[in-house]
Amino acid sequence: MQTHENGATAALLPAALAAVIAYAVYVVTYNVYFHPLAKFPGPLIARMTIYWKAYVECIENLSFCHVLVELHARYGDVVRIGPNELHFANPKAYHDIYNNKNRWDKEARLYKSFNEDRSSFGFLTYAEAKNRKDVLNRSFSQAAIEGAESLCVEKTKALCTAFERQSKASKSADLYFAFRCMTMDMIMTFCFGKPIDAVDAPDFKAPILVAMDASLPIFIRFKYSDLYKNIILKCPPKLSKILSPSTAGLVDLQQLLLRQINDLTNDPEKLKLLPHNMTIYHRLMDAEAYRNKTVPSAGSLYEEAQALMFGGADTVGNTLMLGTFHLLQQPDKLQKLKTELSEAWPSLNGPESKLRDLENLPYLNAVIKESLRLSSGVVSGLLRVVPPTGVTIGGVAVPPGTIVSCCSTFVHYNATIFPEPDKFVPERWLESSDLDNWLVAFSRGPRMCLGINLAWAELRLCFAHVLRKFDLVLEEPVQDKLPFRDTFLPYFYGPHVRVNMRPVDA
Ligand code: HEM
Repeated sequence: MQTHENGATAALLPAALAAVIAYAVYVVTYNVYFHPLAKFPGPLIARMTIYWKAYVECIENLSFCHVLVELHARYGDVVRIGPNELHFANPKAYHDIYNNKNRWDKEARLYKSFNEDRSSFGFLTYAEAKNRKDVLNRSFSQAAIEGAESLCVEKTKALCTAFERQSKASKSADLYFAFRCMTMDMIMTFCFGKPIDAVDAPDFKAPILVAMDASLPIFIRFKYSDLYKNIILKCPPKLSKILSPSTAGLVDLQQLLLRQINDLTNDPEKLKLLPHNMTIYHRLMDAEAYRNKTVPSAGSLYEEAQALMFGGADTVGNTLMLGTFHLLQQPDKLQKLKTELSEAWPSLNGPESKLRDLENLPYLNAVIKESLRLSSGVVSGLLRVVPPTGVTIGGVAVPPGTIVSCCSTFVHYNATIFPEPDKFVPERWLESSDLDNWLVAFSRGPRMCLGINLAWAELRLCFAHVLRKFDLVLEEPVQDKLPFRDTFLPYFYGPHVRVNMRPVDA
């Protein structure tokens, strides 16, 4: 028997459906014809809805920075890739967006997806990020890194010892994981004063790194679904692992960092027991370092740790791996670097080259710049929101509130600036210092990389120690390019580069 209520519901449902459809038609019509960005070209579906980007990244599983290359070939220098979003291909636009004068906000959907909203990396506004970076800058300044040289050398040598062990056991090493182990040990020591000795993991497969690696493609989905993100990151760990076994490693990583932070926040006296008396957490937990004399919440400290792990480990690891891979492909360039290193550091039994010495080695620096160019740091667009005044980017007027970006790959792979951009040519950096203006791997402006000095120190020391002390030989031939997918950082999904290493005569 049909009740009165059932009849009313039956009548309301079509009305509600009609209202939803009418609203969707209104939004789409507005976005396509009346939106302030209506005149900018781009795929029709991208102009209608942000879910086109979600479809491309999460369903088609395409690498967005590669999709952008095709879009610009079709639509020109400026492409509308969402109802409210523009991407610029002209490298000059990069400097219009990311420069010291601009204090534009980071875009919420992208930056909240990392679950580090209360960290130097995740704060959306310039002011909040500046407060935190003012505290951290002292730990990452050039002087601080020089002061921590012995710690950096210790971690680099631990990697060399692990390589020796592999060599004695006639085993090859996975360069992708080996370099990441070193960079992870480095940042954990800087943060908490205790390394996790990742370099000692069998075949360099430290569980924390394997977990971080597996989590990269998953972060893409977090951008488009808070629910999915919260199920994985905010549910009780056991439940999260049952609901999503593929992200169990990420949950383990979270738990490890949480334990470290809780240990320190529950008992700050423990800081005194740490071997290095000036870790990043000594600084972060010193109320005097803050303008408001208040130490951030444990949650914020956790998020800072996660930001430093992801920001500091994979980026340097990728650069070392990619640079070594290209050097192995081009023995003449490898030999040139080895000769420069041997001249600066003639005997392995004699005094070691210091960071200061390495800073003055032109070919080493050129190799690092070329490795940074080809690995590009972060390959996704670093999304920024145009302030209420509106701006001009690449000669084009852009209305307030628009989300804008120019991926670093559009600068680093620009054939006019870098002829034969796919080739590894360190020499190009020796020919003109003007080129430095186009090295944007660390980004530019107030939100540029906090860890740039540490990164350069790690890169110089690691290339120098490994290549001075070992002859590396590819275990088996590999393709001449390492394919990657845009997962914010580049995610190298092909077979890993494996090398056999032989210690060289002292
Ligand atoms: C080759 C090495 C590295 C590269 C290429 C690199 C690249 C970058 C880039 C492109 C950004 C800007 C991100 C954005 O705007 O969203 C950034 C920010 C950041 N990086 Fe690095 N990075 C490297 C190493 C490091 C290291 C070693 C650390 C420290 C442990 C670090 C910590 C950070 C932090 C905290 C930020 C956030 C800064 C902010 O938003 O104001 N990075 N990095």
